Order: sequence, then structure tokens, then C-alpha cells
Amino acid sequence: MRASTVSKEFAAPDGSHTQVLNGVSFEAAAGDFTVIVGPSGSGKSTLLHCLAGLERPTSGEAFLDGVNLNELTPRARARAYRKIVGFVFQNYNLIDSLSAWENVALPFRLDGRRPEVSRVDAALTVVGLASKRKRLPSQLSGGEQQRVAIARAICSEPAVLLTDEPTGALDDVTAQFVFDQLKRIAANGAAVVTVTHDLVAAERADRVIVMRSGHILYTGLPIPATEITAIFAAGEVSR
Ligand SMILES: Nc1ncnc2c1ncn2[C@@H]1O[C@H](COP(=O)(O)OP(=O)(O)OP(=O)(O)O)[C@@H](O)[C@H]1O
Repeated sequence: MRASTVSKEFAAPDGSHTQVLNGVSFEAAAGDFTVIVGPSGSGKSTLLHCLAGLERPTSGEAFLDGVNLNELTPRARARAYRKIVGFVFQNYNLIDSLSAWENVALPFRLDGRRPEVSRVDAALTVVGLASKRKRLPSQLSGGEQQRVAIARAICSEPAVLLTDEPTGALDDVTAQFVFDQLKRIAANGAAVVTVTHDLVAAERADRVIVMRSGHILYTGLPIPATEITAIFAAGEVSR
């Protein structure tokens, strides 16, 4: 997945405009676990939404498997996303009336296919929820619901996995576990892109992107959390 000079401007009802992304470019390579960090409001989620096709960039392009998404019809774009991209966003989008297992199996049903039982079971095992597979979302904690959403996203073995704060509702140990799983999914060949506020966890990624005010200020190998904080504060790369 590649973003090329992506900009995004939001229009307010009073006619004013907010420039949220300013010509952002980067590539998330297959096999890499890329983490996006930045202060609150720096444009991380907006970037992820543009990559996920949920927001249309004001200008710039996003490429999936080398295909420019702007050049596809909405239907072809939706199909490309369903086939290639998995998402975990902040509101986990679980269906209340379905069990954890059924929620994880949902993408198969939406695709008109019978769920592959072994894959659904394996995905729930990866996130440590095999024993709670029959529970409804309302019978799970927030962190467990988040992990069901992760299991659902990884179940279809997407080539690109986009996750927004996947560990936001988790304790440190479980968060580390989830990060390790994301890293493993990348090591198995997917391009995994994760937005997080966890700067220490970011040190374990393959690549880090540091954003501020809609710009990418650093992209490269992981750097210590203290250096990232310095970039947030100074607005420039400290090395
Ligand atoms: N639909 C919208 N209309 C207007 N402004 C928006 C909209 N969505 C986001 N913004 C603004 O864009 C800026 C970036 O938001 P975004 O959610 O991308 O930031 P973020 O870095 O993910 O922040 P956080 O870490 O707090 O989740 C914010 O100032 C936000 O208020």
C-alpha cells in the first residue's frame, strides 16, 4: 500500500476549512509492521481513513497492489478493499446479536461464503479468546471486544491490515500480546499499519512514522520514545 502526496481538507458548516493532511507520502511494504505516532489531532486517523477508502483525499493518491484507487469505480474499489484490506477501527463495529465466533466469521458471510471453521477458531486463539467464542459482545470487556475485532480482521488473512489504536482499551500485558500478534502477521507477509499513542510499543515496530500537524516529520527505523517526544515538541527530526 502506498500513499502519494495525500492531502485532506475538511470544510466546516461556516465555510471555513481545516487542512488536516499536507501532502503525506509513504509506503507500507509487505512484511513490515509500520506504526504511526503523533500528538492528538496530528492527522493519524484521517490518514488511516484515507488509506482505508473511508475518506476521500482532497488531493493525492492511494495505491493498493500497485492500482491507483482513484481510477477504480466505487464498486471495483469496494471489491479491492474487501479482498485485500482488513481494518480495526476505534468503534469495533461488532454486531451485538452475534457471538464472538459469529462476528469473526462475518466477513465470510458478507462474501457469500461458508465460514472456514478452522480459520475462525485460529483467529480467536491468536487473540486469546478461544474460550469466550460463544459470548455476545455485551458479555465481553471493552478490551476483549477490541480483540474480537482484531480476530475478525486477521481471519481473512488480508494483504494489508490497518488498525487504529488496537491496544487503546487494553492493559499493558495484553497490549504487548496484541502488538506481538500484529508483528507476527506482518512477518507472515502482510503490510500492517497501526496508529498508536504507545511510544514504547512503537520501538518494537519495523518502521515508525511520526506525524505532527498533518505532516510526516520522520519515517524510518524505530527510535526511542524520548526522541519521538522531542520531535512532537520541536517539530523537527532530532538526529
Ligand atoms: N470530519 C471532520 N471534520 C472536520 N475536522 C475533522 C474531521 N475529522 C477530523 N477532523 C480534525 O482533523 C484533525 C486530525 O484528526 P485525526 O482524528 O486525524 O487526528 P489523530 O492524530 O488521529 O488524533 P487522536 O490521536 O486524538 O485520535 C483534528 O483537528 C480533528 O478535529
